[in-house]
Amino acid sequence: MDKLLIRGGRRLHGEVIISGAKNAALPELCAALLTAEPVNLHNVPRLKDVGTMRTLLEHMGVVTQTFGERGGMGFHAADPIRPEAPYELVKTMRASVLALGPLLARFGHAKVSLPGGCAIGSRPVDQHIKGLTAMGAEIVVEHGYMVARLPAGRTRLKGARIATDMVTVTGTENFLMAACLAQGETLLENAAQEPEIPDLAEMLIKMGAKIEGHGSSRIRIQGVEKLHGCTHQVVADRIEAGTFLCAVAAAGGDVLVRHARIDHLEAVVEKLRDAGVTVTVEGDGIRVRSGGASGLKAQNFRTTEYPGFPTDMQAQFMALNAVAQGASMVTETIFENRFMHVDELVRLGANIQIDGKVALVEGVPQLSGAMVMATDLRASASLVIAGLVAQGETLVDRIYHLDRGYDQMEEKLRALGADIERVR
Ligand SMILES: CC(=O)N[C@H]1[C@@H](OP(=O)(O)OP(=O)(O)OC[C@H]2O[C@@H](n3ccc(=O)[nH]c3=O)[C@H](O)[C@@H]2O)O[C@H](CO)[C@@H](O)[C@@H]1O
Ligand SMILES: C=C(OP(=O)(O)O)C(=O)O
Repeated sequence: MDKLLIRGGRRLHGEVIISGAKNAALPELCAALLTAEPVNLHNVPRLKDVGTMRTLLEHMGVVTQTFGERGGMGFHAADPIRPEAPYELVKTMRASVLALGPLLARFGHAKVSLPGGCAIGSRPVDQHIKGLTAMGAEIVVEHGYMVARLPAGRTRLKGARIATDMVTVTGTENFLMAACLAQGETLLENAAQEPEIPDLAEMLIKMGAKIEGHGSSRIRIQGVEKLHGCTHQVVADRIEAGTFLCAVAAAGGDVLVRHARIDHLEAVVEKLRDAGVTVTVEGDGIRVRSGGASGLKAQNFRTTEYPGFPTDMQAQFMALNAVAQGASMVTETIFENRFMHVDELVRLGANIQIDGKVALVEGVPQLSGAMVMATDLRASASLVIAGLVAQGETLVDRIYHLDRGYDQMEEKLRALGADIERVR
């Protein structure tokens, strides 16, 4: 099993190019199921999750190809398509649930495995089922699968008003895709506003969908009978960008994070600036300058839905707080069990205590390298950041979690001057 070996203490300098967003690419791959015409995506990140989604689509009968050097991927979901997502593929990636809406909307039936538990919390799909049921689907859970179909005599979903109990990102995406082919108007209230959603909506509009209000909490969709093919560029990954901002802030240095969009990272950038990091917009990205964590002031923050502080940046910013000056309070409000990185940071010498949804972090002047284990995607990134500042060698095990969602992270860090290598 691959591990990352990091020798801490190097500052980071130079430029890094941010890849396309995992959380935009995954729904956008599923959107290709909505049409029998070819769909071409650019800037698709090279990630394990993208590979898994591609395999899932191929399992259904979608013809896929890669092209060019800048993440070009083509998808052709011409009939016949088998509208099924088996457990073996779904179990490693929750985003497979995003196949449900498009399959149901285009074929009138679908069978998608329930995603199962996950290291960061239980992650139910009740809202997905509730919303699609409101659009006229009949969904039963049988043998671990969501089996969905339209009632006899119906060939299309029907528009509906859907107000979810909480803001759900993939839920909003599933309803958005399904509503494009439904009969009549769908109104999504309490919709998620994460930048990946307007990016998906822009792609759907290129396919002929009629959508208004994307990027706000109220999205209105007029269903159309058919969608056509399109070419679309996946938006830059704000979480990958935020991870590099935190890495430079902690390790110290001066890096231009290219393709990063500051308007997608306002909550994180505000905290970095309050901590004492210099963050400016430059050219096609964000420049970050830091004298290293010891000169920074730890920050309290609380994760919330976009545009609030993203839960997907909580672990990485906590690594920074662990070596900054002073005490801080980190509150996780989105997922019930997203502090798995804390024990591992403590193994590196961090002083952190958990009290329910809150982690109390007391900054320490120095971490010391150790063997640590990654437990989920962002926990892995947090341990890498901690390894960059720790004294001596840090060996991060189970980095298959990191490979799910970061495109060549160690190569990118090495190009910035980090001493990091992949070992068996
Ligand atoms: C592939 C993808 O885009 N993943 C992102 C997406 O996950 P995902 O879309 O799975 O997360 P949600 O926004 O749906 O989850 C938000 C909260 O709602 C709860 N919930 C959600 C749906 C449901 O049917 N029932 C329910 O109870 C969840 O357990 C969680 O507590 O948004 C999360 C929150 O920004 C991010 O951390 C993930 O990186
Ligand atoms: C939790 C995440 O992803 P997923 O929803 O794919 O598990 C993440 O990207 O941090």
